[in-house]
Amino acid sequence: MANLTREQAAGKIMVALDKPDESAALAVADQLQGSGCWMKVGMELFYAAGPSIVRELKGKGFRIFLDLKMHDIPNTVRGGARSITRLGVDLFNVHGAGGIAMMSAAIEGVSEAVAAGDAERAPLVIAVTQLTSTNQAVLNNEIGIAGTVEDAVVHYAKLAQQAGLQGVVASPLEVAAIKAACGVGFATVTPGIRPRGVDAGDQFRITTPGDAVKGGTDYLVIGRPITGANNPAAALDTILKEMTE
Ligand SMILES: O=c1ccn([C@@H]2O[C@H](COP(=O)(O)O)[C@@H](O)[C@H]2O)c(=O)[nH]1
Repeated sequence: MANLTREQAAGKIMVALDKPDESAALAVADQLQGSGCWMKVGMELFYAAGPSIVRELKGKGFRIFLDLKMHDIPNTVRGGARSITRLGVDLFNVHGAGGIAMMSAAIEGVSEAVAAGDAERAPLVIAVTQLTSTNQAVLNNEIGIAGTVEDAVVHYAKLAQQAGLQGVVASPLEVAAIKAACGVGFATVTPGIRPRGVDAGDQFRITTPGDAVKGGTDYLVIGRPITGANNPAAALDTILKEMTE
């Protein structure tokens, strides 16, 4: 996709607010308030700060991706999905490896919370496929799944679609294959974004923000390149420029 406006580009960015507590998280969020980007609340922050951090960030106008990667028996995931829906997040995820019954249970939990009048609207639900920190050798030799990483990701994406989910988490490198298998309307939420010259850290299947946009991804999940920068607002600004070139 080309010719994004700055506003459109910002609406595609989900900032991974991986911080140890509420004050560290809000110190970054406050610098990005009004930018139009999302906040992704993951395990580190949610386990430390609890549901109130979601309400606080919502109050500042951010859309929220709650990244807890639920992976449990269907009954437990259904209940978890009900609770998350009541919190008012915009998007949350479960793990594709839980299978169709588990993923369907998440959708049921969302519907139950909405039907009970506990939430104004249903959040999007997406599935984690193959972590972007893993590669072909890890998939085949450690996890013991045969085939290519792309095959595994597309397989998880098809299962998620069958279960009624609206998209997946994957590397930007797999977006074309996911869209070919599941249709362009099936959302891709892609971590593994590294501006040129920025350390990959523990990420393996990576691309730059510009290439991720050109590859057709819907959302770019970006953490340390923004939250670890001396000036997070300036780092976001540089990324937005690259996305709109
Ligand atoms: O496959 C996955 C699934 C989730 N993530 C999460 O995205 C961010 C990426 O942060 P960076 O600092 O930009 O690496 C992080 O919160 C992960 O938990 C992922 O990276 N890969």
